[in-house]
Amino acid sequence: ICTVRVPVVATSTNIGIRTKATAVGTANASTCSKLPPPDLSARADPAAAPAPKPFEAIPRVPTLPVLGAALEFARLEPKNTGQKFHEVVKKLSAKYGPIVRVRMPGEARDTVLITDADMVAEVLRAEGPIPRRRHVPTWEYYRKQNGLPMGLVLDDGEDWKRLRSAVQTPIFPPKNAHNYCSAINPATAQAMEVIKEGLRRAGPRTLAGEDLFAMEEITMRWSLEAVTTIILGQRLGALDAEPNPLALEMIRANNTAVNTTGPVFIMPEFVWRNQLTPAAREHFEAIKTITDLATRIMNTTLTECAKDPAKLHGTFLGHVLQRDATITRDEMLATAVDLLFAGIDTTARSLLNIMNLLGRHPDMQAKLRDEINAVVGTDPAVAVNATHLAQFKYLKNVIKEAMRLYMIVPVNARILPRDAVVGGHLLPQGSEVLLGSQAIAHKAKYFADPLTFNPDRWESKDIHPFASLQFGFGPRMCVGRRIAEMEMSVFLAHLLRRFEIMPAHAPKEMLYNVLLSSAGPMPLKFRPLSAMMASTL
Ligand code: HEM
Repeated sequence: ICTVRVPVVATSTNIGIRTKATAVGTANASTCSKLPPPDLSARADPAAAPAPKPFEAIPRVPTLPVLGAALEFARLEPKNTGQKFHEVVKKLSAKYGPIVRVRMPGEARDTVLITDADMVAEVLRAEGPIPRRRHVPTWEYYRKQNGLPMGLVLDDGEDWKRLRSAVQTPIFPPKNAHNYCSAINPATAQAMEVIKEGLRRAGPRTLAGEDLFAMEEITMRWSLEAVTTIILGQRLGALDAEPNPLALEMIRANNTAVNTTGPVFIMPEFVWRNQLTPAAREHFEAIKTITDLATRIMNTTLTECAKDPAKLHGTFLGHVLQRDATITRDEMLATAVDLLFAGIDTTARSLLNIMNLLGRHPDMQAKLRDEINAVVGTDPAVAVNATHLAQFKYLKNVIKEAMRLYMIVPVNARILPRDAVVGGHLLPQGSEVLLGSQAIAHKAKYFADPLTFNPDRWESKDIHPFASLQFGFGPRMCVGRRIAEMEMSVFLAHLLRRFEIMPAHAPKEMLYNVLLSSAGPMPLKFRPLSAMMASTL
């Protein structure tokens, strides 16, 4: 998974930093995003720079033995069930300030939580070319127990660098990512048919945009279909009238893995390791299912392509295998599992959020539709291509703004590879830092009227570059970012030429289970756009 879930109860041991690795450059990975140069003016005259304050001077959340800050979490967010940590972060920031020491329950050391964009820049400047963050412990444990390679998300050091370089080139540069656009048009057009059919079956009120229509499953099926098309060059059949059972099983397992993460992480480690509760058992069963299914899909693809290598031409897999002989088949399998897992729910859930916001803001939806019609044309049968993508401006702003408001990865993390001054305090090498990304993105200091959906705000050149990091940052930022942005743009460009998203209420509650998502189905209503289209339903 591409997120860093912050366990409310300690679950993994600290892993030492391989300082040697930080000296090694990563040609591909480290160039994916650049930090503004550090301000060296203060260093020219050491007397001018105030000496950093010690770590111990950072305000500290009241802590109890073993429980750590758990009581304070519960006081701040009484409904904190391990699924509201994003709210706890905001409240900690409001009460203790933008840098605070937090002892996670069961842990032996304090973690530093920062909710300030300048401090985020300081941390990311110190992260070096091979950044580290705390891994999702259950996935790490499962792979170790089963003798599987760690793969891109869980690996560290030189192994991570090797995998990242291989995966980066085919999918990270926007030009390469946009080239997959034509491959996903057919699946996206098919998804529109599935929506149309779903509305029709749900009855006349749903078809008229009066009743809510749950879009979770269709969005996930589309997202799975799109990502497998890109990664493996294969259609899975997730959107067929009789969907491939493998696809449905994969989606179910993905959902279970995501939804059980919160409840599993509030258990002490020995409980989940020994699978002593139903949630822990379900969680590991889901990880096994995802791994087995992705391995089956990959093996079938590789076997077929061994017979006819031309089939791999132009696919992500083809690029990786052609370019990099240093990647073993098992590493490729583990990484493919990561890409499939990290690429389905993330994109689908972000889209659900975007659709809800567009439904609640009809004027902005109309403006977006105007842009799509101007760029692609009004005929819904016309496919979206890379040239169209380059012309979308408002669409980019809509996506950025929706992801700022509902940041599906609301908290990120780093382990410092060297001593660093953050917020005027000296943080020693090995410090664990939590970046409260969503809390920062919701501060009036960075965004006027921060909880208002206002895509036009992204026209401003004055936005702090570290105030809304939906995809993380630096060499370890989301490798699927450009793919996700491309997929969401293609989906919306198809959807808004066919349907009007009708106003529905905001999601009542957002829960943070690895990913931030609506507690129940995302409130959405649709109506076919033209009378002509409605008559064909
Ligand atoms: C809207 C959709 C998505 C969001 C918001 C998102 C967000 C993120 C974030 C915040 C990280 C951590 C970055 C950091 O630590 O700085 C991450 C990592 C990652 N993401 Fe995504 N992601 C999305 C879609 C995807 C897709 C479509 C794929 C694959 C096709 C993907 C694959 C990954 C992988 C493999 C990593 C780990 C990278 C590494 O450790 O080197 N993500 N993502």
